[in-house]
Order: sequence, then C-alpha cells, then structure tokens
Amino acid sequence: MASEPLNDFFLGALTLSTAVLTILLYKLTSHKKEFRLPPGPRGLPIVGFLPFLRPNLHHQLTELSQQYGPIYKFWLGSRLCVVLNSPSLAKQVVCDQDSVFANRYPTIAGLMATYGGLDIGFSPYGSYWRDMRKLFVREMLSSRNLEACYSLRRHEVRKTIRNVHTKVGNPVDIAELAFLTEMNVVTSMIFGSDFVGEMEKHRIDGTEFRDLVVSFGVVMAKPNISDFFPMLARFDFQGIRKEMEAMLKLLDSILDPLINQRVKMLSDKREAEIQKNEKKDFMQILVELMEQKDIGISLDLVKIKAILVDIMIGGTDTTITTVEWVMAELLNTPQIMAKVQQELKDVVGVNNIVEESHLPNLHYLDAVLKETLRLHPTLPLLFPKRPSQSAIVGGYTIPEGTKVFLNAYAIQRDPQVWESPLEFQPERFLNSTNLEYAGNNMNYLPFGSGRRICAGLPLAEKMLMFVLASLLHSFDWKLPEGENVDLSEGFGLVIKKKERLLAIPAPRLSNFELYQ
Ligand code: HEM
Repeated sequence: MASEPLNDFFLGALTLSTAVLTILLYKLTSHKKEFRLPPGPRGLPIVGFLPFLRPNLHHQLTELSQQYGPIYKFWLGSRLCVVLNSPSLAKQVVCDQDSVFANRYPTIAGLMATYGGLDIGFSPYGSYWRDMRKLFVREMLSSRNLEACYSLRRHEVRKTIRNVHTKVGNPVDIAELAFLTEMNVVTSMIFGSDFVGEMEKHRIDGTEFRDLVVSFGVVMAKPNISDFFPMLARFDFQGIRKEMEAMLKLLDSILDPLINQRVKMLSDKREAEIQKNEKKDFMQILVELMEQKDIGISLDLVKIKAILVDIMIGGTDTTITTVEWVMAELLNTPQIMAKVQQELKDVVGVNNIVEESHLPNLHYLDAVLKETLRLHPTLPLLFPKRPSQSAIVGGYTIPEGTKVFLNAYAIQRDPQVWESPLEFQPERFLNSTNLEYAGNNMNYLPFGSGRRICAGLPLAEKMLMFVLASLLHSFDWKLPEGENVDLSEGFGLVIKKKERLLAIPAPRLSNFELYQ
C-alpha cells in the first residue's frame, strides 16, 4: 500500500480529508444517543486504517474478528467500513434487511469496466438492475437456452481432452488449462463455435482478446486510492483510470464489429446465416432481445457490452480459479480423488465420455466441489454492500453509505459452525439437504445470498461440473516427482492459488477413440 503515489497524495489529502472527517465526527458525536457504532481498531488521523491493510484482506479481517468480535468497524480514509463475521449477522443483512443492503459499493475501475455500472453486478439496486438481472437469468440462462448451447460447451471441452491427451506424461499447468478451456467455452457460448474465425474476419487476434480479459481482472483488483478519497479521484494518482480507459477502447474495438455484424444479420433477415435454436449463442439471444419491446428494458449496444463484461470478466476468473482449487485438493488427498474416479467409472463408464446428462448423478464430485468452495470461496468477502439507509445490525448502527463486508471466508471456516473446519471432508455435504449454493443457509455462502446472489450460478455450476468430470474421467493425475501440493493463497480480487499447480496426466480410458 505504501507506494510513491501514496506519499504524494497524503499531503494533498490532508487538508481536504480533515474537513470531511471533522464533519463526519461531528455528525456522529452529536447523535451519540442514537448512534452506537461497532467496536474496532483505531487507525491514524485522516487515513484511518488504510496504512495497516495487508494484501490478503480476508485473512486480516478474519483475524480482527477474533479480537473485536463478530461485528466491528474501521475507517479507510473518509469511508466507514463494517465487517460481519457470523451466520446470524449475515442473516440480519441478506434475509431480514436484504432490500436495504442490496446496493453495491463499486470501485472506480469497476464502474468504468461496466460502462458506468450498466451491468448487473455493479448497477444500483432498483428497476434497471431488476430488469437486467431478469433478462440475464430468465432469458439468457434459462434451462432452454443453456440446453441450446450445450453443443458449444461440449465441443470446447472435447477439444481440451484432445489437447491434454497430446501432453500425456508431461506436467500440465492446471490454471492455464482451465483458463483456455473456460475462455473457449465462454467465448463460444457468447459468439458461437467459430469465435476465432469471426474475430479473424475483423482482423482481431484471439490471444490479444484473452490477454485483455486477464488485464481487466488485474486492473480491477488494484487498490485505488481514489476509491478511499473520492475527492482525489480526478487526479488519478495511480493512473488506474487511464489504464482502464485504454483497455475499454481496445475492448470496444473488438466487441463493436462483432455485435454490429449480428445486428445487421438480424435486420437483413438473412435467416440462412442466423443459427437455429439447437445452436443458439448468447449474442444471437441478445440481438434478438434488442428487437423485443416486452422485456421491460430497451437493450442497446452499450448495455449488451456491459452484460458481456459480467460474463467474460466476472464469470471466467471465478470458474478457472475454482477448477484449480478442486484439482489441488484432490491431488492432496489421493483417497478422495480415487472415490471421485470410482464414481465416474460407475456413472459414466470407461467406454464412454462425460455428457452433461451424467452430472446430476455425480453426487460425490458435487460434494467435492462444494467442500472446495467452502474452504476456498473465490470471492471471500463477496461484493461489499452499501446500505441505502441507516440500519441496525447486531445491536449496532450501520449508517447509510457504510461499506459493509460480509466475511464468507470466516463463516465457512468457523469452528463454531463446522466440525474440523480446516480439513477437506466432502462427506459433510453428502448427507445434508440444506447445504446448497442457493444462499438459504447462512453457514455456506460461496455465491452470496439474497437478491444479489451470483446471477451466473446455474451456468457456473454446469461448467464447473462438466469440465472437472471430463478431466477426471479421461485422465489419472499425479504430481511431478518430489512435489507436494502447496495450498497457500495468492492476492487479488479473486483468490487464486499462490503457486501454479502442475500435474501429469495419464490416459484412463482404454479406447483411444474416446480421446479424438
Ligand atoms: C465459481 C464460479 C463463481 C463464483 C464462486 C461466483 C461468486 C459470486 C459472488 C460471491 C457474487 C456476489 C454475490 C453477493 O454479493 O452476494 C457474484 C455475483 C455475480 N456473479 Fe458470480 N460467481 C461465479 C461464476 C459466475 C458466472 C459464470 C457468471 C456469469 C456467467 C457470474 C455472474 C455474476 C453476476 C452477474 C453477479 C452480480 C449479481 C448481482 O449483482 O445481481 N458469476 N458471483
């Protein structure tokens, strides 16, 4: 945190922030009787707790709960933050007062990346968000549409299996493999099976596009001083706004021609070129929705791009990271890996390939995935919430506009909630009927809860299960000689493994044709 721009900005911030802080303190103390803020660590004048933040925020926030209790506060610059670390506090926010806490706290980079919060994830709670989310969940991710683009997912996953088969006996970087697979699956679901071909038509390089998607995630994860001191935002001390502007320009140059071509195809009514239902991609669904008047929202080019950002940036990194964590946990516990593979043998068979129709019967793999997301929630603090009015939580006042973190990481590893919480035990999910992803059980929140629960959940679950089942059914995996699995975490918005996981595949199926 203590980088050069910080030094520069401290001086400038001093004067401006003193005024803000004085007003805030006056407001709080002059209402002492009504306000009872949670306890919390003291910070420094002006900057608050900012200089003490460590890169792995969820670890630090979990440690602080041991000192200050399940609800505590701290200041980051002029911003009051409150952290909730227990299931009962979570319930008060995402069940009892969900509509009050349904607003987001978007960062400057996040807002820019989503064309000013025109997406689903960062748009403020209200009718626009409701219509966009409805369109996404009911129209794009309806069972019918997910079914309709199954052949696209299948095609890309089979390509990955063929690719891994060429690497048999050699170490494979699992995150890279998961990245290529997910990116191919996602881009083909969005743009159709010949995404690369379509891009080439418009002289766009596929690698450049993938690098751009990665860079979006990196820039969005950078701590931005302008987020803590909004008055300083126009100075853009760290150059994050500038970086984001350049990336958006590049993204526009890639997406605009692809979308415009589809719009033109539709308006020309060149039926022959428009894919039929059995292979409908998201672009086609979106441009068709643009023409419809009864969907509650008037879609345009920019809104379509904002939705695509949610899918490409929000959807891929979380999924890839989860695939890597599952493989790491399985390589670390060979007896659990053996059980997963036995199940695949029983359900799919060794003379067959995995189809999505097998997934509902893979109960043990499902439990492995759930247990992985318990120990390694990719967004451990979910998306911070912003109450639209002052609220009482745990007997304390949370003023309007506070940045509220719901610490799913702490809850999912809490010894008062989970037996042997640090052990990887998928069995705990096998016999429980109420530990689903739907966010109804406050002990388990990897996709969040309430009205702003992950909108991509049906697709995420399908893609994760399909990719994992295919990799584990087709190959045996082992670590390179002398290597152990390192389960430590890296830093970022999405919590990845610190060390890349390398694993060596060996064919598991006797029939060579199943790899073709
Ligand atoms: C392992 C995979 C994934 C995980 C763990 C995950 C997790 C999450 C979490 C924790 C949230 C915030 C919920 C909250 O604040 O209560 C969220 C929001 C969201 N996710 Fe996911 N996600 C995943 C995959 C996806 C995919 C594949 C998509 C899109 C295709 C997606 C789209 C979204 C959207 C649009 C939101 C914002 C919802 C709203 O604000 O209404 N996610 N996700």
